[in-house]
Amino acid sequence: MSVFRPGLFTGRVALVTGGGSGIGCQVSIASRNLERLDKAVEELRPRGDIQAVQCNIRNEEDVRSYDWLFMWTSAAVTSTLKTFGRLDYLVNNGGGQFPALSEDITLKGWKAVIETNLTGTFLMTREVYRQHFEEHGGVVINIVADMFRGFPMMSHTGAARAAVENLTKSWATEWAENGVRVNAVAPGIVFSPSARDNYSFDVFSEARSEIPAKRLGTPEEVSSAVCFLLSPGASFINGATLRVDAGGSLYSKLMKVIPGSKPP
Ligand SMILES: CCCCCCC/C=C/C(=O)SCCNC(=O)CCNC(=O)[C@H](O)C(C)(C)COP(=O)(O)OP(=O)(O)OC[C@H]1O[C@@H](n2cnc3c(N)ncnc32)[C@H](O)[C@@H]1OP(=O)(O)O
Ligand SMILES: NC(=O)C1=CN([C@@H]2O[C@H](COP(=O)(O)OP(=O)(O)OC[C@H]3O[C@@H](n4cnc5c(N)ncnc54)[C@H](OP(=O)(O)O)[C@@H]3O)[C@@H](O)[C@H]2O)C=CC1
Repeated sequence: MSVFRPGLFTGRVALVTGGGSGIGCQVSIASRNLERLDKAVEELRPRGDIQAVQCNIRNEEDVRSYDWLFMWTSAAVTSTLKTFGRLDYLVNNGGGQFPALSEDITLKGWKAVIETNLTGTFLMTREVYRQHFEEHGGVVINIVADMFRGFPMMSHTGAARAAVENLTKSWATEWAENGVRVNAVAPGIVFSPSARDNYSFDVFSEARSEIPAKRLGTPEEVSSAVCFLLSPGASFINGATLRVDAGGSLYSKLMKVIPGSKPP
């Protein structure tokens, strides 16, 4: 999802996993696929100073690596600091999953989803804190999902995102005295080409009519919430989860429908 609000963040530096875009400040975008990252950088360059960092957030060595002399090397956090000289914001946006009933999820599939959405968020945030936020303060935003009533058909991601929501609260308390704020954003359903291409059914068409607003959200509607929580306007908000779903989490049908039942 893109994150874009010119003006508000001039002179600040953000590290965004999962290919998010500029917010009117200097930005590193980090994900696994360098070709897609380079394309995104080309598209986004007119909006601001932006660099791509290839990084698998599941891999501790990518997030945090040393050379033989114990100097920092190409790690995502280090390269952002090297290029821009400071770091103000971390947006943990990288993530994903696949729809499956729990009984059909293999251990490998479970680990892929937990490591991507939970361990990746832990590794990135720990590293940013150690390398910069502990001393300088900063803001972390964790992108989670609508898992508040459980996440049938996506139980792996539901468990991972609920854990990240809990980490959000732990970190908010542990690091408040260091000038760090940590909040989460829980998007409703937003069209995503990667989910369309990877999921076994058309989740977006099926979901649309069940959302109270009768439409999907847009990346810009999610990024507005991210930008607000990053901004000084949110300086007294810490440990919160902001739902950006037009009320969908209060009403919409869950992915697995119990035969004979209607949505709440
Ligand atoms: C009422 C409607 C509610 C709808 C809510 C929708 C809300 C959420 C939307 C989003 O989050 S959209 C954007 C997110 N993007 C994606 O989800 C991208 C698609 N997913 C993936 O890229 C991958 O599934 C992954 C989870 C990120 C894992 O990627 P990785 O490259 O590490 O693993 P793989 O080698 O692909 O697979 C490992 C292992 O996982 C199992 N598995 C993977 N895909 C599937 C699948 N489609 N179905 C069943 N199992 C799957 C499988 O065990 C794989 O091992 P192998 O079988 O390949 O050995
Ligand atoms: N779209 C929706 O309806 C919703 C989305 N979300 C969450 O919001 C976030 C953004 O979603 P959206 O833009 O729609 O999805 P996309 O699939 O387009 O974006 C997910 C991004 O995460 C990156 N990523 C995945 N695994 C890793 C990894 N191991 N290391 C580094 N980067 C990784 C991918 O890049 P690459 O493959 O190059 O690594 C990709 O850029 C995700 O966490 C998603 O689950 C939550 C609720 C609803």
